[in-house]
Amino acid sequence: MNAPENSAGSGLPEQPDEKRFEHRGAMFDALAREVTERLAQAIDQRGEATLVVSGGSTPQPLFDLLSGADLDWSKVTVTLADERWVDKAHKDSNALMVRETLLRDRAAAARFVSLKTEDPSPEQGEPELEERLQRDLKAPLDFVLLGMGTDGHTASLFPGGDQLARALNAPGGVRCCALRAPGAPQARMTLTAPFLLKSRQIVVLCTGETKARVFSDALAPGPREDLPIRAILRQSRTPVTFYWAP
Ligand SMILES: O=C(O)[C@H](O)[C@@H](O)[C@H](O)[C@H](O)COP(=O)(O)O
Repeated sequence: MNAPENSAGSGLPEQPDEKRFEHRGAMFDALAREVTERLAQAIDQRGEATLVVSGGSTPQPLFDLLSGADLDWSKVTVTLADERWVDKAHKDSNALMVRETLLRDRAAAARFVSLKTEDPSPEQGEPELEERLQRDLKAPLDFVLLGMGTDGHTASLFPGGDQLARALNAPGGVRCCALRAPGAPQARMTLTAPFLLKSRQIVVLCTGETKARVFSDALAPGPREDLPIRAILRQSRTPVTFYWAP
């Protein structure tokens, strides 16, 4: 089918809404429309909008579409859900990927808030970043786009992360957390789970059968530390939609 199946009930769902597609192209088109509409609505209602995006490879076709969206991008602030602690010109830098795929064409007018400082380690950079995020990002965030790894991580909330407990349970006001994990090739800076949940809408974007299985596992009861995406999926405070295509 090309039309999404929408399983949302009435009121705030305790399980994510699901939009599954037969083809990735249809999924990216639908998601680009949703992001554009939600940002336009935020600008209409509050004069500005905040978009949090993830790195990784899955969202790149979406960013290509969004970069040409007819929106007043000068009123949009874009930041990342997480960053790898590498130089801003390094091929693994999420900021570099976002600059090359999203922040061009019309979207070049958006303001970008980086999750990286010049410090040699994310631990050293954390205080400056916390201050930057407190100053430059208005909460609630309007739209948060997350990915998921096959190990159940989202943003840089990795299973086995040295600061995972802090990143999952930080008091509401704390926005970012440095983290290292065996499954993460570089040291990371991540937004905390409580801050990601301070948003009007979250989308978890995934492709492929393996991630569909991890998603089902994450909906089943179990510790968030095993599959940290549970912190996003198994809550009833913030609306979440799972977008999926093979
Ligand atoms: O910087 C990162 O690595 C991410 O933001 C991360 O959370 C990503 O979303 C998942 O690892 C999925 O990545 P893929 O889309 O490449 O599978």
